Amino acid sequence: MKIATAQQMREMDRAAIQERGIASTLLMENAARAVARAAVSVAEARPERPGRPRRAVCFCGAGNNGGDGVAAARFLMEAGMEVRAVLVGRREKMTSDCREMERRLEAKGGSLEDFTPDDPDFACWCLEADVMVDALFGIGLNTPLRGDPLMAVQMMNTCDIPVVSADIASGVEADTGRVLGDAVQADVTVTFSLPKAGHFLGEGGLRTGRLTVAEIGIPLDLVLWTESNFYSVCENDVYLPRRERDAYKGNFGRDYILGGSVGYTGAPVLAARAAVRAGAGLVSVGVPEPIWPVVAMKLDEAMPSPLPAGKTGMLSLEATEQILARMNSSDVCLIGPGLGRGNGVASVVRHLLRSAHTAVILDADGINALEGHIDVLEARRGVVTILTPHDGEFLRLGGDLSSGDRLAAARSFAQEHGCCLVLKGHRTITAFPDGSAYVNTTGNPGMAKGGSGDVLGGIILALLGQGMSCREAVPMAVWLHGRAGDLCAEEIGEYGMTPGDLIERLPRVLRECEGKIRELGPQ
Ligand SMILES: NC(=O)C1=CN([C@@H]2O[C@H](COP(=O)(O)OP(=O)(O)OC[C@H]3O[C@@H](n4cnc5c(N)ncnc54)[C@H](O)[C@@H]3O)[C@@H](O)[C@H]2O)[C@@H](O)CC1
Ligand SMILES: [K+]
Repeated sequence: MKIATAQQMREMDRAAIQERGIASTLLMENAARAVARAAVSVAEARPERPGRPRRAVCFCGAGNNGGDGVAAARFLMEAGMEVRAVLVGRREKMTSDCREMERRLEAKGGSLEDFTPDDPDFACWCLEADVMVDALFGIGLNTPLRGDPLMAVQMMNTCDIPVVSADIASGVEADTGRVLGDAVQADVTVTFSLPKAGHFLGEGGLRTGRLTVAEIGIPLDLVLWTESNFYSVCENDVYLPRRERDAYKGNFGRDYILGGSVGYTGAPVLAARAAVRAGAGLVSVGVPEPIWPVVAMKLDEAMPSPLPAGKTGMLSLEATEQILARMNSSDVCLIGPGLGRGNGVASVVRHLLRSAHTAVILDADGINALEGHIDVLEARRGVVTILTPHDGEFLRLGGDLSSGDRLAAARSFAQEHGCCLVLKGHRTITAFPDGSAYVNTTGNPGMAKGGSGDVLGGIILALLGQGMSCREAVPMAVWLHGRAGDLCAEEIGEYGMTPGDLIERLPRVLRECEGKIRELGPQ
């Protein structure tokens, strides 16, 4: 799904209001109705208190986000709830739409009171609430919170009552996910028209809670034609390549994995199993000769072959030509899982990258081989090269995370080096050389275990081998990997789940996607 910047949202709102004649108050009421609906369902999930209706407190700023909150208060009253709406900000600063919503609230017998954090009666009332609506700031936030807004945020965060945020958790900067001063910890965020980067990136990704995107009446063409090159990958965006009735194994990829060393036998095995489970046609695995018997014992469906090794149990230079021949007869290669770190191995990898014209995914020690030699990627301009570093590997490659802006860092690396970069972590970012980027929405901390990356490498390999383009395959593979992790977490918990458990769940994850099969796009 496309992600909009604050500026793009403002432009969409402006065009809807000024060029299409849609009343701004109508957009606001539609937004507020979606927020109120979410608040009702959150409140109804709480235990009933016999003898009194459910309660909601709406914290409203003086801007249009506050207007959403004031209108939501009216809808919540109409839904039979006991509601208090408080203005956290100066009355003279209220926007005209926010004032209009106050008038409409008063016409229904409600009122917008001043925020009185020191009033014990107000605090007690809040403690008995079933839901809090956070409508302090939306995309207009531009300075760190202090004074009353900061107090209101702290109150929402300490009351232990579910919070529904209008548009974005107040305190989160919409375009970056940075927290300015402090920010609401939302349970649910209802955003409007399109999600914003701040719902996914940085601290904002942690403050958002469950995100829903409400359509508020902005004409669809304005939403569709908003030019953005940043996307989130959600369930609706995922699809699989068609498997034709008369297909044979060669149609689904001749995939080659180069990995393993003495002490790291598991990594290439996990990658190979994941590739097979993700639909690969033929998976070959090249490993150093000393570990070949172990790897061969573990793999039934993939084809392991031994390669010349040095004394350390890692690949030797002698293996280079043999590997190159395998690579050139494959559709796609994964280089790195468990290869080990050593000068010899690193120079083999660099030689392969310079000489092979096959699409390559570089992971783990394959990435480490580029440390200080990133110029090798120059030789691969125009050939698909995918790097899948976690933060440590990214820094070793010369990536810069000092600004805390992972999106910008991933984008500039991919553009500078002409590769696809998968910056792994919470909300993995996939960036392409043309500046476009995708943020993933699946996954959990149970996946932060050795071997998870090998599984991801195998899934990317399999999807590319099945004919998906790099742009299709990589964000999709990241999503599937995270979804498999989420199934594991649901079923066996984050502590005990293993990378092997991810592989076991891949068939179910793919099954879930079977209704969404597509003809593949241009390569
Ligand atoms: N027609 C529209 O433009 C619509 C706007 N909507 C809502 O309006 C929001 C945007 O409204 P606004 O542009 O009024 O902006 P906000 O309501 O997000 O913020 C209000 C104002 O607060 C001030 N401010 C920023 N940071 C502050 C801080 N730390 N402390 C104190 N004051 C601060 C700024 O001057 C800003 O303009 C959206 O997020 C959305 O919730 C929706 O109602 C849909 C329609
Ligand atoms: K908000």
